[in-house]
Amino acid sequence: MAEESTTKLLEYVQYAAFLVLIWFIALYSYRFTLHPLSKYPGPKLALVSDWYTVFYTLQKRLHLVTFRDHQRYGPVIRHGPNKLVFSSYKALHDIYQSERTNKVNSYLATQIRSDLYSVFNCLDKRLHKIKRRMISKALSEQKMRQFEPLMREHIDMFLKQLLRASRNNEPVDMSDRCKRLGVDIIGRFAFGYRLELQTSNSTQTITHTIYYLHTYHPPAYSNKNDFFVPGLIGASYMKNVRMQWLGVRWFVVELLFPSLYALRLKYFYLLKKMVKDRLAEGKTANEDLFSYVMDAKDPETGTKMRLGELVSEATFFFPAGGDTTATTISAVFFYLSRNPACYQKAISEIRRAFSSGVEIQSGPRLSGCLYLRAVIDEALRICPPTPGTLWRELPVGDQGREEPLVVDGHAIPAGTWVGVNAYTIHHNEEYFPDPFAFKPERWLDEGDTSEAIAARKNLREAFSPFSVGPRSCIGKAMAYMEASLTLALTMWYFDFSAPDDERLSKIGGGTPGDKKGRHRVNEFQTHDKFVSSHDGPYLMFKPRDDTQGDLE
Ligand code: HEM
Repeated sequence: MAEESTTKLLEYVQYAAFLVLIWFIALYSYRFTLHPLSKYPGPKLALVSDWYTVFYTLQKRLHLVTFRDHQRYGPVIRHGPNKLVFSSYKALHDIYQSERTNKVNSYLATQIRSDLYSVFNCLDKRLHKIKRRMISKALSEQKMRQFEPLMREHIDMFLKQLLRASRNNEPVDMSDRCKRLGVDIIGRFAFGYRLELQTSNSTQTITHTIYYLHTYHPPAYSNKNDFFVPGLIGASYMKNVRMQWLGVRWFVVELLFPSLYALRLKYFYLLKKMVKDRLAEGKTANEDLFSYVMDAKDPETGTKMRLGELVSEATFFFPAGGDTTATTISAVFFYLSRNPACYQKAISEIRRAFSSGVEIQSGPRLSGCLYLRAVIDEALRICPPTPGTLWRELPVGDQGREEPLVVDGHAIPAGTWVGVNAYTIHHNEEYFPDPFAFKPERWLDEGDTSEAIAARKNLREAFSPFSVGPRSCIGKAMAYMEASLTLALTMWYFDFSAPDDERLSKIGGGTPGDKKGRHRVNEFQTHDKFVSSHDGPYLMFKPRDDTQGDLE
């Protein structure tokens, strides 16, 4: 009897397996041949399955693979059964500046709870506008000027740490230093909270938890560690994987790493505490972001933001504002230390423009340092801090409308995920000749020949580190201010160079012969987890003799 039922069960299993197999064959054949996107080229696996982009996101190198695929398959590639990536600036503007497109539902992977939205992951356009307007107030130019002295305190601490390292003759890992600076500034800006990441090494505090989850990257050896870097599972890394395909949310990877999961819960608990403490201080205690959002009301419903919503905004701000700016500044250090002519020009400009470190503040003199601005823009181009494809779609409800979504001449069906990959467009030779060379000069060409005018147009239209359109970055002014001040002050007070130690001096760059797209020795290597993680460059700092006193 038992034998009979086992045989029956086996028969059912076989039958079910057969049906599943047929279903997969039918689905994959459809995607391959009859699907509306089947005319677009792309890697075979990507044509039939989202596992293609999930796989390379797990390896944190989807940006490199997207660039490679564009080179193989052309300017429009299919990067998933339902995904198209474009590489032209026409497509960039058609997709991101359209009022009809929206972020895709996989942005919901970044929610901290299913009923809580932040400005970043909010798909409802009305709610998004309210949130964006509120947060933009805290990021206006006038507010940035008010915040500058507080930002300066943190930059001064950054300079002091460089001075300390120079006295000890220690090389400095600039990725680590810049991340600590970036996250400290965001803590102060958002909550008026002094995280003191730059000076603390405590393993007990919120500081450590935030550092571990947001900035941890295994030092120096990370290129070998492309898969699960444990510290990142709690933060942007797994979210980024899920953002490629929301289906991955069923694979609860955190459960494989219970201690990290616990750390992540602790992180939310601490953020909640930070927000509660800030609320208890009252609106006028600090001129920080929270003073703008804590009392703000929805103009239609009159409801205030709930505690959870405030925590949700806070969770987003550390990677959005801290990691991104840190990547830009680290990249500038990397490229200046490897391009002596650019380094000399940048340093001479700053030392000519100012006669003391105290004078260095935002305003016409700093913005008049055009070479510095060109250096920052070139770093943002060659190493975009959010290097991936920011997916958008024409929501399916729009299908009945007469106008299709037209992207660079292609009529795109509603519900198709479309995007332009920042790393790829920034390395498109048509817009940026010699794209892997660090050339700040390309931003300064003022020629009036038709070629020079066309080249300038290309640069302007294709440069999109902050994205474009209604969901583009609202922290751009803050990012430029932080990068310009940090770099100008560092170049005012110090000379810097790569260390003599050959191993250390190579960290941050590519490895000759690497088969995974990291073979360019002079390219700053970023690991894409929506924002970026990276190592190095390691640098030696030497204070200028006559300026040290200011930093004591
Ligand atoms: C170099 C530094 C930065 C870069 C490269 C950068 C880049 C970006 C990009 C590409 C987006 C669009 C994301 C998407 O569409 O999914 C974005 C959005 C955003 N960024 Fe930044 N960002 C930087 C710094 C900052 C800073 C300093 C802040 C604030 C303190 C900030 C706040 C935001 C906010 C609030 C959004 C969401 C806007 C919206 O959805 O309406 N960013 N950023």
